[in-house]
Amino acid sequence: MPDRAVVVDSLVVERGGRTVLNNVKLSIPQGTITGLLGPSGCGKTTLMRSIVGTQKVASGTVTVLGSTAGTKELRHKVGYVTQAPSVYRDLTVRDNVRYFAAMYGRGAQSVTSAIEAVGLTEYARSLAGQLSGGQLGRVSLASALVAEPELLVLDEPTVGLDPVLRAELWARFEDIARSGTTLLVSSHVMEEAEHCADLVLMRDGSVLAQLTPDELLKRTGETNLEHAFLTLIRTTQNLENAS
Ligand SMILES: Nc1ncnc2c1ncn2[C@@H]1O[C@H](COP(=O)(O)OP(=O)(O)OP(=O)(O)O)[C@@H](O)[C@H]1O
Repeated sequence: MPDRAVVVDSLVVERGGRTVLNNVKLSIPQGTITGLLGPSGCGKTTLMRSIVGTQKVASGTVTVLGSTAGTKELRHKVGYVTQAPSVYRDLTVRDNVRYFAAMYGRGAQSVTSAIEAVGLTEYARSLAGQLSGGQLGRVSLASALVAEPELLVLDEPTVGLDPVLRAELWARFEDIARSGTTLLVSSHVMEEAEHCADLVLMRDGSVLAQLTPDELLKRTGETNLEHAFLTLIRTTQNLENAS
């Protein structure tokens, strides 16, 4: 088993005639939370789609758990939760998760554990259509978790959540990572970086840096992660202008 869950090398992706990922290189350590951070439109979703194998790539390589992204052997090993919750609103929470469990050959105990892991046990018998937006997102997450993936890719899972729910969800992600799952979580809220062991910072289709939150603070001399990211962007721009 490689100690890197994902290795991306020289990745170029074009969408709508534009280069939206430009020579991206990164690696994601196993069993930890890696935060993919950057402003809206910088290419986070495109990079995630490349990792889960649903994005056409122009050149470069994406290796996931030792195999080429998107290949058959990864189907049961990689979970992906998109920004729009994919939930059957006319089914209960439990039946939603049970449906995905059946697809991946998992039993009733896995369904119960996945619902518990996202904190929805008391809503298991509720119709998904009667849940709040944040709860719906967590049903989607439970549906991905029930497959017991080795790599879980979450696209802006905390968007639109209040600070309390956001903190609760990050605590869940930390539990999931502790159980050995690798998580890649995107966000455009820099504060969320503090929950991650490792950060991939993106801007305009490029990776500016891959480092830990502490390294980011040290490198920029800042005490706050949001300021640190802005400082890093400014320093990179100055270097680009000078060259
Ligand atoms: N279907 C598409 N066709 C053409 N261009 C697209 C398509 N989807 C996204 N793009 C472009 O690709 C670039 C990267 O988009 P992407 O969705 O990966 O960014 P993002 O960082 O995930 O943004 P957000 O945080 O807003 O979700 C953007 O410039 C976007 O306009």
